Amino acid sequence: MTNDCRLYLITPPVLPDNFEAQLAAALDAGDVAALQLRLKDVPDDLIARTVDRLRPIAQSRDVAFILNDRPDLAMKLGCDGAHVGQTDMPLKQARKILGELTLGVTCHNSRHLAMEAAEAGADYVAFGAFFPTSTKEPPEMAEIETLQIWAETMEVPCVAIGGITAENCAPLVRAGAEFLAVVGAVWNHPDGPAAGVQAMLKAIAAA
Ligand SMILES: Cc1ncc(COP(=O)(O)OP(=O)(O)O)c(N)n1
Ligand SMILES: Cc1nc(C(=O)O)sc1CCOP(=O)(O)O
Ligand SMILES: [Mg+2]
Repeated sequence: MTNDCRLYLITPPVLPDNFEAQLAAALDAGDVAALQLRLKDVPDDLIARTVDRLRPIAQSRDVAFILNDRPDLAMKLGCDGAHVGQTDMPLKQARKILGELTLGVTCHNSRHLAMEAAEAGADYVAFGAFFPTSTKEPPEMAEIETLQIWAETMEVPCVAIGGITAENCAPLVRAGAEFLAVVGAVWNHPDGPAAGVQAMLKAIAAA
């Protein structure tokens, strides 16, 4: 049986010099729904310059370009939306700034937070971390049941994140995740990012 789960790619914590080429290769390797630019603790002008470099690579391939943490800059810089966490900009403010653009919200392992996000107009909610990850110290681990109940009962799409790989993703797909968000599974793949995307897509299709 096929499923509707799609891949949501997030940039690595540090962008290598040849990142544009790596990104183009990854996005050309198969269906990617969205790319999130996630740069932590850097000045706004670096975010702006990086958006200008990467946004056309994604948008020219019909991949939504989402900016992490900063709805204000997402709006200003021509992004397709922004992702905010529980300690970032308040949801109502983010929704107001973004207008019709996409708003994604981190909800950890909480359907209550996800309900609040949905009520505030989130376009997707993200649960995680499902598996240990070296990309960041996740504040909380998430249970597949949280995602499954959400997917079965709510309309707002859900994203699964945190330590997801081609080897461990099947239960999340079967539980109804609309998107799998990954960093390491693609950018740290031993055969390169294109192989990482292909491996994830193969695993999603087989789930
Ligand atoms: C798709 C997606 N899900 C969750 C997060 C985490 O957001 P947040 O909790 O704000 O943590 P940081 O990523 O900002 O460190 C995300 N970025 N994307
Ligand atoms: C950015 C992020 N947020 C998480 C959360 O739990 O909210 S886990 C995470 C890191 C995702 O990277 P990887 O695919 O390499 O594990
Ligand atoms: Mg954040």
